[in-house]
Amino acid sequence: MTPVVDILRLAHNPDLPLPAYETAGAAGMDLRAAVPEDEALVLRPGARTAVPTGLAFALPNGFEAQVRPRSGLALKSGVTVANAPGTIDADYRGELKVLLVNLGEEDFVIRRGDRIAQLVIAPVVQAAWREVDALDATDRGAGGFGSTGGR
Ligand SMILES: O=c1ccn([C@H]2C[C@H](O)[C@@H](COP(=O)(O)OP(=O)(O)OP(=O)(O)O)O2)c(=O)[nH]1
Ligand SMILES: [Mg+2]
Repeated sequence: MTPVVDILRLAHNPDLPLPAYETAGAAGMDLRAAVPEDEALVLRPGARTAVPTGLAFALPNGFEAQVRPRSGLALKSGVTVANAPGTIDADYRGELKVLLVNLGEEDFVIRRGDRIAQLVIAPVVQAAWREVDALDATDRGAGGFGSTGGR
């Protein structure tokens, strides 16, 4: 069943299209920058910034949202999400912000309405710890980090 999420437009975003799945099978909804029309944001090489979206929402309990990079921006400009995947908690009611970092060599200009990242909404579980004295045995044991061989 499709989860329905209450979403609120903030004062600086009366007009931008809501995040939307761009194709029928898309996993993510593209997020748009709600920077002022007359104040494009310039992200210098190596710099990072929190880009406003002008949106706040209330995820149903049992869901999270992840802020992920757009591959085209990453490939063409080296612009990605600094904390990817950003974690949006179900109880967060503040503005969704996208933390972009410019790993490229050129200035990256962000204008109002630009699609800067994507949002994936996913079910999440909260686990509980049970502290024990020993763990059950497995074939892998403590092997990891290449223990099964390279290539
Ligand atoms: O890319 C992001 C990541 C987080 N948030 C918001 C929603 C999230 O629920 C809240 C807290 O995020 P997180 O737990 O990652 O940050 P923190 O540094 O641990 O802050 P806090 O102490 O507030 O949890 O900030 C965003 O708007 N964009
Ligand atoms: Mg936190």
